[in-house]
Amino acid sequence: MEDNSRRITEEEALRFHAEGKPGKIEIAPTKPLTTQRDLSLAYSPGVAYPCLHIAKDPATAYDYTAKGNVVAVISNGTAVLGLGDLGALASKPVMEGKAVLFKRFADIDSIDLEVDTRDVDQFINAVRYLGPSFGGINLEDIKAPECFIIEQRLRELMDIPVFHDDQHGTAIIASAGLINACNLTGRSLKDVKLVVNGAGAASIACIELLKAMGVGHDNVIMCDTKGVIYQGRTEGMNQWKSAHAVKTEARTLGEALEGADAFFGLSVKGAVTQDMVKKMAKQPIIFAMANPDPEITPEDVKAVRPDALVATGRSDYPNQVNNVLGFPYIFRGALDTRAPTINEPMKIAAAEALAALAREDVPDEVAAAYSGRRLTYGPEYLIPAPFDPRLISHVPVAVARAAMESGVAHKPIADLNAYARLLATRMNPVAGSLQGIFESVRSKPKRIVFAEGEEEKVMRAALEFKNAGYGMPVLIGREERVHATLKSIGLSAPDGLEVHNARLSHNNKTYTDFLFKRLQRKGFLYRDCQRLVNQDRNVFAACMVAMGDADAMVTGTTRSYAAAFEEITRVLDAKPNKRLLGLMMMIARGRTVFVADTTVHELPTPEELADIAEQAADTARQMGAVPRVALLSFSNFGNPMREKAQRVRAAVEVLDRRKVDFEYDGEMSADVALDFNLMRRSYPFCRLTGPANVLVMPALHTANVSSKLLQQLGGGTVIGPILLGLEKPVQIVEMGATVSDIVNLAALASYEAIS
Ligand SMILES: NC(=O)C1=CN([C@@H]2O[C@H](COP(=O)(O)OP(=O)(O)OC[C@H]3O[C@@H](n4cnc5c(N)ncnc54)[C@H](OP(=O)(O)O)[C@@H]3O)[C@@H](O)[C@H]2O)C=CC1
Ligand SMILES: CC(=O)C(=O)O
Ligand SMILES: [Mg+2]
Repeated sequence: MEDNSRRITEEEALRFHAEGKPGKIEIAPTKPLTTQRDLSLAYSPGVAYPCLHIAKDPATAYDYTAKGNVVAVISNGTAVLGLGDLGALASKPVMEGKAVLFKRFADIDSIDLEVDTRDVDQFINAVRYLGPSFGGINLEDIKAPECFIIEQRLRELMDIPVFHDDQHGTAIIASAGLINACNLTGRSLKDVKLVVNGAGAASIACIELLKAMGVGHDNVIMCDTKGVIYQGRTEGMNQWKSAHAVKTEARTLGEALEGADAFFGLSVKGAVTQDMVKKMAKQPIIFAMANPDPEITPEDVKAVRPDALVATGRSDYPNQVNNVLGFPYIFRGALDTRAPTINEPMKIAAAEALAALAREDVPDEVAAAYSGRRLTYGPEYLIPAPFDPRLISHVPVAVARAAMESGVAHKPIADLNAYARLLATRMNPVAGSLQGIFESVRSKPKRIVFAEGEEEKVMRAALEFKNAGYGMPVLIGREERVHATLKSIGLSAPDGLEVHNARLSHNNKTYTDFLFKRLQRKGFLYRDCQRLVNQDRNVFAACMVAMGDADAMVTGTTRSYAAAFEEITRVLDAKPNKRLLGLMMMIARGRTVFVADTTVHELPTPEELADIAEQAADTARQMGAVPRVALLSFSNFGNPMREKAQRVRAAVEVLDRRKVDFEYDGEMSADVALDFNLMRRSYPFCRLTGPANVLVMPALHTANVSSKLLQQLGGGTVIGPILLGLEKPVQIVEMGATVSDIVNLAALASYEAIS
């Protein structure tokens, strides 16, 4: 059941954090700040006006500042995951992580603040005055019992939601999971006998929420480092533990678990043994939620209790019970209703919405994102998976409704259905579909040739590719060189890593014969072909793919794109009726835009432009977008009527004749294509129903220049150019590619191999 193929290494995780700008977060302006006038508006004197308005009416801060969409993630690092008290500074990677999860899953801007004190009063004082800056405060990884006092006081002192994620986020998700686990095993919340290991932030909140939802007080036994918390115990107690002390003969976790229906682990790695779970009731429910390593692994549980329903806090096992399913959506609902608090009804609504969502039919696009796993409601799918795009339109709506019904919404939402639709479109669909593509690749791992196998960057990418479970890398290079380089960078070759030396390969003759057949009438002698196979790794690798000895290939770090392209197309042709072309995928500011052709057609004819539009639209659709194609030019619909724009106008006519099944229009300029207000205002007849997401460039130089400019100056993520139309899957990265770029394109090549 464990999916070892997804395990990441320490080296990968460190490099991920160190690469490029260190860390995971940056701040970007939302207004132009280029001219003296911009400065006068954004800063003095213009900024005085919003200040004066806010002073008069504080609610207008939500209109004139970012406050309403910014949440601070605040910690002192006293309970960093299950790693213990690492201190404020060392907690920063987790806090940056939480901040980016807010953005990724709920489009909430977030900043991490690490407060360097263990003193409760000092911490409260450091935070209590920050209210004006934020729409909400997400407290994180603060240990119990201090966290209870801190949260309670800050909730009293501040007029924005203060939410300790480890308490309530965890409680909401774990309760949702328990509702469904009980439902599947024919239990009722009222009767379920639950043992909770850990009596800290997460555990206490879980028990409190579950009791509010109907779990019986006497049915819950809580344990901590001293064992069972029974009535009358004095050692290691505090008022929060005492509230849950019960009359019981059990004194150890093992004794408490005898006959128990359910177990919640919110303590530390390895706290539970197989002997303990053996004694639990039939179909035991075991949520081992300590991070990063659970109290007991699902494999260990299944070995002794195959009838168990198991969940962990990790993403590499089924049933991830992790607060990432909660805090982004709960804050979304709270911010959008401008609720000053996140109350019990809002928490219960979130838990019920999550539980209900897992019981619904899983649509194809969600199933695709988790291919290889069973995503029908059942023991292996108790709770929605984090990349489920339905979460954003379900959970915040439930939270917002509860806020309104419980009377805490300062800005009620009149039409919750319209709100749900708005939320669904708020998130970038392509970002989610990439996850689907990568999961598909994992479910059918292929053999991918990394042609430049002696390059350190390529080796790292190949190993990362393998570790991620995307497939089996095959490196082209001299074996001793590859091993020496691996050693020099502190890595060792994993078992079964294939390295092929082109010169010594026993396939050499077959490839040369094959190549000679293709090139003999193009001026190549047999010995020229032999030399190419022997010496040119791109040719050798492409021959492997052509002859079925590998499924796909990736190259490009050592040669210019054009040179690599030429070498590969000596071996491979375009697919019948397809063109070879390059497509850049740009993900920035919440949207994804595809740009074509960035690599092959220098001055495309109208027919060629129409073909490019069709192939680019097809790929955009495969990636989860509804294509809206703009054929770009310097002119807009005949203005100015210059000769150079004629090709583009004619391409639109070609598409008209072909009666294609996607939206397109042109010629138009890039600003009109991307700014829908401008498009509607100035060209109301334009047939696009939203801003363009596929940009067909009029010529190679414009495509290449503009995409590189965007790449360098635009921010965001750029994937590609993705080579489209080749008969076999080959991708060429650009020479400056990072390890991640290589892995991404290798995965896209694999995807093509399985499609
Ligand atoms: N999956 C998820 O979404 C989440 C998981 N968690 C996980 O829950 C765990 C606890 O986090 P949190 O509540 O914030 O931390 P706290 O520091 O507030 O609480 C930790 C609790 O664990 C208890 N504990 C430690 N070791 C053991 C042990 N060997 N046996 C029994 N109890 C033990 C401590 O007992 P004592 O009181 O005696 O010191 C304490 O009560 C962490 O592993 C964390 O990663 C937390 C939040 C979310
Ligand atoms: C997930 C989380 O917040 C924790 O383990 O602390
Ligand atoms: Mg936490």
